[in-house]
Amino acid sequence: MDISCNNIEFSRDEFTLGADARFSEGLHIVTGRIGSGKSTLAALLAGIGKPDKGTITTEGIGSRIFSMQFPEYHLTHMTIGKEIESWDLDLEPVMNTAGLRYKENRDPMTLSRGELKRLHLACIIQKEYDLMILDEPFSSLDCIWKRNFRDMLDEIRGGVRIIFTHESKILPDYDHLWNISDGILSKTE
Ligand SMILES: Nc1ncnc2c1ncn2[C@@H]1O[C@H](COP(=O)(O)OP(=O)(O)OP(=O)(O)O)[C@@H](O)[C@H]1O
Repeated sequence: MDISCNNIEFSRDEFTLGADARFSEGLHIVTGRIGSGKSTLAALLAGIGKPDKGTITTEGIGSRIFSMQFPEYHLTHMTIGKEIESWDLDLEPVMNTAGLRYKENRDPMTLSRGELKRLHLACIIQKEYDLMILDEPFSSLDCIWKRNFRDMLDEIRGGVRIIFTHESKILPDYDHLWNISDGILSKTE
């Protein structure tokens, strides 16, 4: 099971990203400074847009999830309860995990950005995917919730999991560490 960037190049205005990499089963962290191209690579791996050069190929990947940096991009329903149902999940475990008990009738857009991120991550964590691409999963969370979700992500086994983050202090136990610098992705560990 893997996803590979085969000598890809992608340009937007003056920014160009290059990557030649294979993400195998396990947990990969991709770091990089602000504006280094993390979200760009995450979206390309998720199949949103195509590289200008090269290809992105997968092997053995069926189910997949792409979690975008801003959780409101994922909303499809007018209540938290309906939102959770749309993931085909039971309400209670998700609301407990997200710290949002008894809020099933609230409009998710009335949640704070951090609360909404908790809801979104709690839905992802209750499911299993062959390919999980998480763009800045810890953004908008406070220290306690960063640690909580870091620990929950640590417990996931199987599949290809790629976390794009500029956080360096709160990281799950990873198998491979990558960095994007000067528009080039390289493996550092
Ligand atoms: N739609 C766009 N049009 C032109 N340039 C863009 C567009 N989207 C992003 N960029 C540029 O591409 C570069 C990479 O952006 P990207 O969002 O991938 O970085 P990032 O590493 O995810 O940043 P952050 O850590 O702030 O989330 C940046 O210089 C950004 O300004």
